[in-house]
Amino acid sequence: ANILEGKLIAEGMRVAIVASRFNEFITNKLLSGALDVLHRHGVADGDVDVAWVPGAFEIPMIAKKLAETKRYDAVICVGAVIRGSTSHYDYVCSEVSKGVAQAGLATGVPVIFSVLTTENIEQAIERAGTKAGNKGADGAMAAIEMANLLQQIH
Ligand SMILES: O=c1[nH]c(NC[C@H](O)[C@H](O)[C@H](O)CO)c([N+](=O)[O-])c(=O)[nH]1
Repeated sequence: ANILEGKLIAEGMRVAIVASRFNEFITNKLLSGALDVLHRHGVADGDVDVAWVPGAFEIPMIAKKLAETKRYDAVICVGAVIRGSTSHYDYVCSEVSKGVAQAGLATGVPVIFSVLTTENIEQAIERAGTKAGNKGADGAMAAIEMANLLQQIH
């Protein structure tokens, strides 16, 4: 069978990252994790655009707008929704995840979901560059793989 799978080759890729400012202590770590992976896989610094939004709820709109420009091979969304401080946690989480998925499907551009949805700050810290890794870095890897896979399909 012919196997189609993305290689982790990122030279020449253009990437947008949408980062939410709410819980910036966490989201900044996710952003730097993503930037580190992109740069170490050969993405030029000038080929990465970072858009800041107020909170995770605003991520989908900007992610879709950036994807619609067709200027990027992938859009990575980083944020942190923490139940401890969110009365409407479930609503924010479901709207953000649905919105990010829709942005990708509507545009055909990989829109990567690296938004932490955790019960508490400790869990968020674990996933932002400590013992559970860095979800921003993981998202950058997924972005590289998806962009490369799509190049094989188009
Ligand atoms: O990104 C987040 N936004 C949060 N709220 C703001 C929301 O994303 C919007 O910015 C706001 O509702 C204005 O639209 C959060 N809490 O409410 O706790 C949160 O934990 N994370």
